[in-house]
Amino acid sequence: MLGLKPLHPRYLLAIAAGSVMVLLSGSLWIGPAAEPGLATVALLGAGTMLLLGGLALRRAWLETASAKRTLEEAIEALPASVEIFDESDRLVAFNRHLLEIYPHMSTDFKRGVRFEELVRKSIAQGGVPAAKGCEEEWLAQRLAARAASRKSPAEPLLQNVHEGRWVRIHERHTRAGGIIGVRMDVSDLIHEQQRLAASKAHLQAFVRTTPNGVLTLDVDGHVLALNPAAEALFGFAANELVGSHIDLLFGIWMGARLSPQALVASPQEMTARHRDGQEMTLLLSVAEVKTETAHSFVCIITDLSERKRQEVALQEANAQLAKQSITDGLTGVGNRRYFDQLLQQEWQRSARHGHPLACIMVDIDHFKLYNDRYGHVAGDECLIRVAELLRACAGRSGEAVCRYGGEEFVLLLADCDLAGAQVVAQRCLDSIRLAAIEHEASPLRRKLSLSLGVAACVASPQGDAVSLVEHADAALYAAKQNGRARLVCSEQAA
Ligand SMILES: Nc1nc2c(ncn2[C@@H]2O[C@H](COP(=O)(O)OP(=O)(O)OP(=O)(O)O)[C@@H](O)[C@H]2O)c(=O)[nH]1
Repeated sequence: MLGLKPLHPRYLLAIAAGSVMVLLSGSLWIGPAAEPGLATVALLGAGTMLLLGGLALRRAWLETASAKRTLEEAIEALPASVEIFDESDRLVAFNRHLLEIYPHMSTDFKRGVRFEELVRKSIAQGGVPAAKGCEEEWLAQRLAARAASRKSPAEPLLQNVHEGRWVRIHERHTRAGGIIGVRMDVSDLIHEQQRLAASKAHLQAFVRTTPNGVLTLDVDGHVLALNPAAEALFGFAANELVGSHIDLLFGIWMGARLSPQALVASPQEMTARHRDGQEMTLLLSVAEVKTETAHSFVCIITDLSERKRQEVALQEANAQLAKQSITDGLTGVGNRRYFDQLLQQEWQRSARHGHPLACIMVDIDHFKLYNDRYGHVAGDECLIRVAELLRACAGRSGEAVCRYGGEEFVLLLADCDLAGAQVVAQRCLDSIRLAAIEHEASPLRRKLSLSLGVAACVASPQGDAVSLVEHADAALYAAKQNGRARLVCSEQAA
C-alpha cells in the first residue's frame, strides 16, 4: 500500500529510442560543419552515455521498488495497525490492521487523503464515541494535540472506537515532518481493567458497609487498612491503627506476639479490648492473600460481646426459671415437685451406697385457727417464718426443706439414720418453741407449735420411695393424735 512504483520498461525503451534519434539527428547536423569521423564518434559517445544512464536509472527504480515491497511486507507483518502520513498530513501508507480497527472506514483509507478528513469521516460514522455531541470541539483538540506533538513526543492516546473496542495510539514525527502512527487494540486489557474496577468497587462497597470489622495485615501483623466497622469496634481512627501491630488490639490478652500466619485457621473466639478499656469477645477469621506481587492477610471480625451478654442473660433466666420451677413461691424453700424429684434421686443413691435416708414430715398445729385469728396474710407470713426456721435447722449439705403442701413441710435428710433425723426433728421443735410465735387461738400455750413424724431407712432398689414418706406421715399422724407439739419416730423401716 506504499505510494511508489518502479519505472516501467517502456519508459526505458523510449529513453533508448530518444538516444538513437539524438545520435542520428546530431550526425546529420554536425556532418556538414565538422570532420565527419570526429562528429560521429562524439555523437556515438553521447548516445552510449544516454543509454547507460537509462539502464542505471532502471536498476535504481527496481531497487527502490524492492525496498518498498520489503517495507510494505514488514508493515503488513506487524501485529499493530500502522499508518504513515507525509509532512502535509496526507496518508502515504498503512496496513490492513487499520481497516480491521476501523471497518466502517474501509473505503476511506486512500493514499493522499488528509488526516483531518479521515477523522471527520470516522466521527460522522460513529467511530469516535467520545466525540458524540461535541464533534468539532473534539476534532479541534485532536488536531491541536497532533500538531503539538511535533514539538515534543506526546503520551499515547487511549481511544474508544466502535463496538466497545479500545485502541492505544502512539504517534511519532519523522525527521522529514511526517507522522507514523501505531494503533494497538487493547480492548481485552481495558475490558479486564473495567471488570477489575467493577469488582473492586463492589468489594469496597461491601467492606465499607458490612457490620463486620475488616482489617488487612502485612505478613508481620501490621495493620495495612481497616473499614469503618473496625474503627467503631476498636474505637481507633484508621490513621491511628494503620502501621500498628495487631498486638495493640489482641496481643495484650494473648501473652505472646501474634502472628497472622498463626491465626489462619478456623474462626476463633478471641478477647480484645476497646480503646476505652472495655473487654470484647470477638470472632476472628483470617485468610491469607498471596499473589505474585502481594502477600497479606484479611481479618473478618464479628463482635460477639452482645451475643455473649445475651447468652449469659439467657442462661441466668433459664437458671432462674429452673429454680422457680422447683421453688415454693411463698416460702422460698423447695416445692412439692422438687421434693418428689429429690426423693427419687436420694432413694436411688441410698439403694446404691447402702446409706440411710430419713424423712421428717412437719405440720403446723392449729393453723386454721391461726388464719382465723390473724388473717390469711399473717398466715402467709407465719408460713415464711416457719420455713426459715426449718431451713436453719436442716441447712447442711444433703439436707433439704420443702413445702409439702398447705401448712405442711417435709425434710429429706440424705445419709441420715433415724437417730440423726430425730435430733434434727428435735432441733426444729426447739427452734419453734424458742421463736415463741404468738398463736392466741392455739390451745397449746398460745404459741405456735409443730408436730413432726420421723422415718428413716436404707433404700432397697425394689422398694418404693413413697413408703418412706408414708411412714413419716403415719408418725406425724401419731404426733397429732398424741397431743401435737411433739415428734414421733416411725417404728417401721420403709
Ligand atoms: N395463710 C395460709 N393458709 C394456708 C395456706 N395453705 C393452707 N392454709 C391453711 O392451713 C389450714 C390447715 O388447716 P387444717 O388442715 O384443718 O389443719 P390445722 O388447722 O393446722 O389443724 P391440725 O393440723 O390438726 O393441727 C387451712 O385453714 C388452710 O386454709 C397458705 O398458703 N397460706
